[in-house]
Amino acid sequence: MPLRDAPTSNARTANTRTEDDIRPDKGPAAKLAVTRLTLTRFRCYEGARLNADTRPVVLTGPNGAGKTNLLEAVSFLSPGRGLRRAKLADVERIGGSDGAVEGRRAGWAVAACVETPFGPVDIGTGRDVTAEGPSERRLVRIDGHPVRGQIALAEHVALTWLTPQMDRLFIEGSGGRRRFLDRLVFGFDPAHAGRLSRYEHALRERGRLLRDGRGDDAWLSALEDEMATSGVAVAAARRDMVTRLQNACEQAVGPFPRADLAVTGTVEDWLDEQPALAAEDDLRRRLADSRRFDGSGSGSGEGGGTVGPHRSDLSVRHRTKNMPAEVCSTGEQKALLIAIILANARLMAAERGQPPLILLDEVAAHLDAERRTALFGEILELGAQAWLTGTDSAVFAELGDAASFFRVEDAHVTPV
Ligand SMILES: Nc1ncnc2c1ncn2[C@@H]1O[C@H](COP(=O)(O)OP(=O)(O)OP(=O)(O)O)[C@@H](O)[C@H]1O
Repeated sequence: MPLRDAPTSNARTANTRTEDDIRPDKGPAAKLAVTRLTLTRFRCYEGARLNADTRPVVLTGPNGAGKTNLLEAVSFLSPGRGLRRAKLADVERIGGSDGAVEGRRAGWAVAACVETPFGPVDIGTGRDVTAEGPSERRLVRIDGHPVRGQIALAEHVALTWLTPQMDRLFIEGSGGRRRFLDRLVFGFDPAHAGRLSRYEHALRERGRLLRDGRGDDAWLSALEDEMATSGVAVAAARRDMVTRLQNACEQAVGPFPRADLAVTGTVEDWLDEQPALAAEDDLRRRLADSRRFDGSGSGSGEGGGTVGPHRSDLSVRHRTKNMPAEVCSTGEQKALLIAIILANARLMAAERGQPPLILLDEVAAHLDAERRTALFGEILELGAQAWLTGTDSAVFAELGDAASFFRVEDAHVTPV
């Protein structure tokens, strides 16, 4: 669904833009780019400000300087828990001078000015602080207006990232792969974040009622109805994303491997054979039939549901090697992930006119020279604002004036 067709929050009404705002006769659409980033009591930063233009941003400095923390701050411009999946309390600066010491926390904040095709948007987000103290709720403001939840962020910012923790994405449980895929979907279909959140909320609520032995039939049926409608929509959006992403993978040239992608799961299988409404009926029926089993705890984890898109998986194969990603070498797995991220950026550029923001933490240093040049070349060709980190600035030298360089040292950021 096009971005502006889906007013999912008061952010859109507070900040409504029309197709005219990006019409060609006003010149080329602005790139998606963070042009100002301000951190307050965020991780190692008591306060920091970075001004950039729309070029890629290169952050270099020694280990522990605060490079990844800056990327994490940018990642909070999209819905969710950021690239470290941190608790909000853990993000807050420890040992700061402003009362932000253990046991006496004051909240943290990230503010950014983001260039978008609709014009610049000011985004503010941070940990809510109430009279009782800081909470685990993340506040979001868009152009100065508070918005409910974080979903509105997906309407403004499309973001993907690759971090060293994702080296295990293909080896560990399916949750990480689902989240990775969902982030790609948010870029095209911001309403996906809302459907996912409604599905997960209903799943948790149903699991709680079943485990506690409470909840009458009507209550459970209402939750299962929500799970069926939003769950099938989630599965359908993921399936559609993977089909389009596969096409974009086919168009890749260069040294990154071809990836064969599929999204697997019961609901996806139903959607292969029947329309969405019939799949919803099937899911509703299966949920009603499995109440006793799901309530016994045998359904295990994730709300106890035996069936649903919370059990789907993204399957990735290395085409040339004809091998599943999980048995490829660490370097090959990383190359596959880069291939997918670049395919997604190409797809967004083709379909939406602009690629997403791409956060690449310690990626460049691990690539051989050919792949590094290919990665930089594709980022520049796409016009994507990538945020790249590394300890050695020489690795990024070939970017020259095409990128903005910053030195990060002891929680201070200085333009180079
Ligand atoms: N809540 C916090 N309060 C204060 N400091 C923190 C907090 N969380 C993390 N840090 C510190 O922030 C520092 C910078 O971390 P960051 O991951 O950004 O480093 P980096 O520059 O990416 O390093 P590397 O090159 O080793 O990956 C670390 O010393 C870390 O211990």
